[in-house]
Amino acid sequence: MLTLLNIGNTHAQPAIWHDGYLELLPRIPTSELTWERLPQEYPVAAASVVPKASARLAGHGIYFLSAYDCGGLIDFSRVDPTTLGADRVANAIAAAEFYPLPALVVDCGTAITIEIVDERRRFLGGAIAPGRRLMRRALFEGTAQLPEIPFSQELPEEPGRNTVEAIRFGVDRGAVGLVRELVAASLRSCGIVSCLAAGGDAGFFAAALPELKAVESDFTLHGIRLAWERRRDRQA
Ligand SMILES: Nc1ncnc2c1ncn2[C@@H]1O[C@H](COP(=O)(O)OP(=O)(O)OP(=O)(O)O)[C@@H](O)[C@H]1O
Ligand SMILES: CC(C)(CO)[C@@H](O)C(=O)NCCC(=O)O
Ligand SMILES: [K+]
Repeated sequence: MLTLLNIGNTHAQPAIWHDGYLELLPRIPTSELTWERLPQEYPVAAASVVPKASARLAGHGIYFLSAYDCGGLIDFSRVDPTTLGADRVANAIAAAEFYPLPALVVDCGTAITIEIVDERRRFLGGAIAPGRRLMRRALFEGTAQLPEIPFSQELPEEPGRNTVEAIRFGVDRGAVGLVRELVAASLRSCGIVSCLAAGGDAGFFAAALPELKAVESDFTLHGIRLAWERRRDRQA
């Protein structure tokens, strides 16, 4: 048994690996994440992209995934691994484990990222862009007159006739265009056979883009689990 933890910029997703099936636990706002809020009985393997949250969990023997100890699972020699996000490393591992390669993962959370893994399990690179909430917030915080608009899962069809509609068309349709262009450019760079969408907003993008297939919500957590298992087996 193992506790898994994906610490993102907004939410932390805990789960328990019951040696065969994965049980998702309720998400915790990352700002509220403490050791006491996690199951205490099993070892913990985490991917964190929030150093302050990792620091709050220090001293409990948690395994924090990084590109450095995942070299046996993914070859990072083509990229600079020093600042690569642990969630992106976990996505690459999960893609290589569960899908035919070459594969591309679009992770749709606070940020939208792309991770590309070729048929020799080499990490080729990717992309980082703001997610839909950050785009909404940037307009709200960077202007005097624009409101922060609520979420919709529907792709807006027509140019907006008022401010809210115009933001929705600009941000939601724009985000789909952004992802479509990044995916198209990546497809040209190598012969991708698996084109996957992960993260909380995967459904929105996969519904709008036929080339994208949404994966299960435990996808990134499995990448963390595989990294932990490999390290355990190496140490045995
Ligand atoms: N109803 C909604 N409420 C909040 N966010 C939504 C909603 N619908 C879509 N989104 C988008 O989906 C994203 C949610 O993704 P996800 O659950 O993977 O993670 P997150 O908590 O934003 O990110 P992270 O993993 O970085 O903490 C939000 O950032 C936002 O852009
Ligand atoms: C891009 C995010 C914020 C996505 O969660 C995270 O993976 C991160 O902080 N990455 C560091 C930079 C990089 O991956 O190249
Ligand atoms: K994420």
